[in-house]
Amino acid sequence: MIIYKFGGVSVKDAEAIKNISKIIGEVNEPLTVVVSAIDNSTNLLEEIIDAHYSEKANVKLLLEDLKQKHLTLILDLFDKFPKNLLTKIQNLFSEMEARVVKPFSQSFNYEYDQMIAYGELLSTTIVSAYFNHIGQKNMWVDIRTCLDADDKYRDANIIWDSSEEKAKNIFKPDANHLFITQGFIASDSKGNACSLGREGSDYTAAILAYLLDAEKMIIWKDVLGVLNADPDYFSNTTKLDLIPYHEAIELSYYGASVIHPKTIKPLQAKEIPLWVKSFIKPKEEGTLITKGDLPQPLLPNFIVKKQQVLISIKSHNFSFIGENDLFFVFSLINKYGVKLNFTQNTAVSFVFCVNHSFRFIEGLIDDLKLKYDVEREDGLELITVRHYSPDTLAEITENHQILIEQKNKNTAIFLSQGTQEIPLEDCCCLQEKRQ
Ligand SMILES: Nc1ncnc2c1ncn2[C@@H]1O[C@H](COP(=O)(O)OP(=O)(O)O)[C@@H](O)[C@H]1O
Ligand SMILES: N[C@@H](CC(=O)OP(=O)(O)O)C(=O)O
Repeated sequence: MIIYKFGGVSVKDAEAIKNISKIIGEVNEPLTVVVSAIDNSTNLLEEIIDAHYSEKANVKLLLEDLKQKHLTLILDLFDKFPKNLLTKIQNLFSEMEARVVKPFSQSFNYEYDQMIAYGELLSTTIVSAYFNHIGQKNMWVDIRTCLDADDKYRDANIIWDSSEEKAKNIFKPDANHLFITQGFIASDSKGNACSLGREGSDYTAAILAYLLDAEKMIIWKDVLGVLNADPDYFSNTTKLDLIPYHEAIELSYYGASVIHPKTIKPLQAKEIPLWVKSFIKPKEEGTLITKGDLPQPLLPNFIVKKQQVLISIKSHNFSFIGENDLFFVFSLINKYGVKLNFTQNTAVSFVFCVNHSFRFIEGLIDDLKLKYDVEREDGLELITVRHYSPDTLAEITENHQILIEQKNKNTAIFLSQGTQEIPLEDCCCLQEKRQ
């Protein structure tokens, strides 16, 4: 079995879906294709959920936008009106419409997951119908019937044993050679939807690769492979041809958003090779992530995380921030489900960074204020450099106002004020782009 994963950009319009059909048309082996929601529709679903939660009047308009986006895609894809498909899509929208007229009956995160799942259900329904229509016979799999997870909504953990049994029964290569299924979602203990965390479809593909003992996995992106920096922020980037698992896990952990951080572990456990390839230039070799050592000479890698919020806590009365304090702070961090991007502590302070988009910042700060002096600073960026040299660091930090820095043998992290207007000139092989 081979596993392919296509993200939101690769299914963004009719042309993009036709392009995918060419890529899968080249495969003569059993293939499972994991597909994300069409470009930006998960963001739109988040707006719908927020509008529903805050009882805003525009919820129905937003839902109508989402519907039009999908109907336009269908009309662009099919030459003849596909009645069966339209009925399926109408049914999915009727379910969503029924949800937004009722108040939340359970926790925000639970309700979020029930709604967010429709993005992938819609996209895969359309992609599967189109492939069948053009003769690429496939089986649409509702991944909720296969992947069991716990009830940690929005960041659910897979239950590996029961999922393995189901996956092996459903994705039987002899039953069907092409399977189309959803990334990002799974089933909770009662069979309702849960999600694996934003951008989690890469992880779904890796889970299936592991459960089905796949021969290889390919994630198809709009870049030539993993580059030594995000091309949205830097020009003159270089493609990395080969990355060992242990390095890939570090890069994604520090925020190289081309691969979801949880993707590597299941693949590494069974030594399944992962290719990151371009759906625009599918014949190009891409990046291979596999076991082995880092190729020499080491190339510096740059990772930028924008829109960071620094939260600084200080004890009253100059007393130490000790183990009890850290225990208290981390309990709150755990309670709010905070993803920490950076931490540092001194004798009387503890600071940490979270993404600006984290919705419970205010609640967390209010709870911290019960015990500490708390300050918040917005609009910061975290710059991580792997395999740095003194010259690289001097150049990358030159036009930034650095607030905090941390270094170990391989990695330097800088927390800086938002990007300055002056781009870095000739920074090693890179140039930072103007925002
Ligand atoms: N080191 C990197 N190498 C390549 N792309 C990167 C890197 N860091 C960030 N990116 C960004 O990742 C994007 C592709 O990932 P993503 O948008 O998550 O794809 P998808 O939604 O299709 O899964 C690229 O367009 C690029 O802007
Ligand atoms: N649709 C989900 C899951 C995902 O992985 O999407 P993408 O592959 O487009 O990053 C999200 O946007 O979070």
